[in-house]
Amino acid sequence: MNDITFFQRFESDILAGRKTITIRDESEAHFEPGQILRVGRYEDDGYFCTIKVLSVTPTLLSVLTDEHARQENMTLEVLRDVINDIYPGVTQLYVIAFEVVSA
Ligand SMILES: CC(=O)Nc1cc[nH]c(=O)n1
Repeated sequence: MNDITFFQRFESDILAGRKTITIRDESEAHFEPGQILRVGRYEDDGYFCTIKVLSVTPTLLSVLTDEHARQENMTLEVLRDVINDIYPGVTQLYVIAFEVVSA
């Protein structure tokens, strides 16, 4: 059983350390620093790594920065589009910083 899922298209960036944050809505704001999470693919729930949560920080769609985009390995414009696609109409978001501990 996995604790969190990512779209399959993000798997290689996560495993390579190019994606070090994930931006989620309220439903996934309960994670806490230090937690160890099994990570699966959203599409098939197949396990692909284990991460350690480093921080969980509330933020707003309107204040996402180039630094958030860099940590997601995408441009800020693409990041805003991705978040709008996944969470249409949602403005309150949470930045979960993580590191891969095993794969
Ligand atoms: C499955 C899913 O919601 N995945 C997400 C959502 C937001 N950011 C992200 O990296 N992955």
